[in-house]
Amino acid sequence: MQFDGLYAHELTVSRSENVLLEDAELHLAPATITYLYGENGTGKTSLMRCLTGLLQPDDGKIYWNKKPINHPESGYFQDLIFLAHSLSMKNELTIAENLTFYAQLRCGGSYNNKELQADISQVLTDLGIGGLEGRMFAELSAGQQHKVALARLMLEPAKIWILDEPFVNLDQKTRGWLAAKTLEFKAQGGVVLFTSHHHIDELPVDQKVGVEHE
Ligand SMILES: Nc1ncnc2c1ncn2[C@@H]1O[C@H](COP(=O)(O)OP(=O)(O)OP(=O)(O)O)[C@@H](O)[C@H]1O
Repeated sequence: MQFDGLYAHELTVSRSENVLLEDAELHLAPATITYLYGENGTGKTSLMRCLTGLLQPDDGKIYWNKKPINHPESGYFQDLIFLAHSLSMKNELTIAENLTFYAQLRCGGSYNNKELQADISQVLTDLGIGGLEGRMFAELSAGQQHKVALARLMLEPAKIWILDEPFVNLDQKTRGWLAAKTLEFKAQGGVVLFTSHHHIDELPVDQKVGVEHE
């Protein structure tokens, strides 16, 4: 297809016989930030699950840099970081172990472990949770857990971030940090899609996409 970045063409998505999207078009161009909004239950998460390959749409195609996302040469799943609402962290691992697991997985194990541990400590310090590397994930507060998930964005190379409510549970300082890092990622050519139930003052967006009930 003719677009760089992520392009969903004639996408139809339904759940429990409710049609959430019908023949929808969505283009997330390189170096852009898209805000996905809509009331509870309208289908934001379902759309994100389609865009991350977790949910098969009823119809339509999704392309990454002109290749279907499932095409072996698209490189999509190597380029993508998806931060789901569930955070996808293991309760029985420490913070450092969780972050090490994801970073090494993405880099095929090639991240120098000493450097990685130093980078993890630096990001956690930047996020105001320095020194908690050895704590079990399950022992953290909701906000601290959320910050650990955000740390992945700084530790793993990627070209597209799909973020489900990334600003929820965050203090003002961390909201500012995340907005600044998102703008830096965009400046490097990154593609960003995020959801939020509230307008985020700190983050200017290039595109707003509403998912609404008819
Ligand atoms: N696993 C599922 N099986 C069946 N129906 C589902 C499933 N997940 C979601 N739905 C239904 O699909 C619709 C859209 O849900 P979805 O989670 O995509 O909405 P959302 O816009 O992300 O909502 P919220 O803002 O509350 O997170 C809802 O009516 C929901 O009940």
